[in-house]
Amino acid sequence: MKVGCGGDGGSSTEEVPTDYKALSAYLLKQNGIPVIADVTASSSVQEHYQEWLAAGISVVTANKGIFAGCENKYQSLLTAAKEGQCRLLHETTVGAGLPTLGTLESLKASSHDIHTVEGILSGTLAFVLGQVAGGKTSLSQAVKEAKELGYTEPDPRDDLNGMDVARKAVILARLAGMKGVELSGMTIESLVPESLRSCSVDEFMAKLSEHDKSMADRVAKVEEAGGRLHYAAKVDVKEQKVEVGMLSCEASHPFNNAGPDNMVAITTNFYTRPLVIQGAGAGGEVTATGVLADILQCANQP
Ligand SMILES: NC(=O)C1=CN([C@@H]2O[C@H](COP(=O)(O)OP(=O)(O)OC[C@H]3O[C@@H](n4cnc5c(N)ncnc54)[C@H](OP(=O)(O)O)[C@@H]3O)[C@@H](O)[C@H]2O)C=CC1
Ligand SMILES: N[C@@H](CC=O)C(=O)O
Repeated sequence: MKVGCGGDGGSSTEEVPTDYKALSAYLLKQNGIPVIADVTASSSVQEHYQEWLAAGISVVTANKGIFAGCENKYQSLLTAAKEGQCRLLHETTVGAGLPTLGTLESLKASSHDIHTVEGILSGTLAFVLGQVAGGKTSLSQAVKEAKELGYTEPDPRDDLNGMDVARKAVILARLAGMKGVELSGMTIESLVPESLRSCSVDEFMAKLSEHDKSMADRVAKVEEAGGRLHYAAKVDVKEQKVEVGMLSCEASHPFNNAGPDNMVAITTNFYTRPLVIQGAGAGGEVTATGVLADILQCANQP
């Protein structure tokens, strides 16, 4: 963390490690509603959620890890928020600025039985697969652009290996009411070439072009058969199943109308034709609006 010093408005800065205890103590001393917003991808920040919530500090976060991690830990966060009488809001962990989790919560609260939640949950993969479709761009170029546009995780392999989609599917499954869903029990198809799985991000970006042809061949094969590739997720509450992976969709499939967007289709006992939420599912600006909406909720409905 960089801290400004000097009473002149901060003419110099020094780098100091974040003192999370001092931060929470400071917040609790202020008049008003204490909220901490975490927009990192850091697990070390998430380790403090429990103590913040227990102390009555609301947490707003775009950081997915803990919500898709061990179910017991996730449940203890919910308990801490209840006991601390504060909010734990993470709308942006699934569709960036799209109102996905809020919609699911409000459907549940208004007596809908959630049957399935499915769709395209990765802005990066929607963009990349859209770019490589029809041979428009190479895989490596599409990933480079997605990174530059701010769609990817800090390490784009977390998107390409399906892990980002799998985490979102776990979050949706838990919110939809499924129990016992863990990432470890899922089969997750990875688009990261085996040889590039453990190198640095820079090396991965530099060497990805060696794999452009195999991706182009895969796309061409599906398209020759009249299909289109999407990376999709399906949470089936009735069947108690969570699936993620590449899907070859025939021309009439609704996913083909999503363009570079995310698309989440929710089927319930009342919405037998699914309720569909569609829009940009990644990018700094839309994510910031989602984080802001959560902060405002903490302020307006503490
Ligand atoms: N980009 C998107 O479209 C979306 C992102 N998210 C989530 O938002 C989070 C951030 O993503 P994104 O903005 O793309 O990633 P970036 O890598 O662009 O930004 C992460 C920022 O967090 C800072 N950071 C990392 N660790 C710490 C720490 N311990 N304390 C303080 N700051 C820290 C980094 O600083 P430094 O560079 O100095 O290390 C960096 O500025 C991720 O969890 C991601 O999953 C969610 C929805 C959409
Ligand atoms: N990297 C993610 C960002 C949002 O969660 C994505 O591509 O969807």
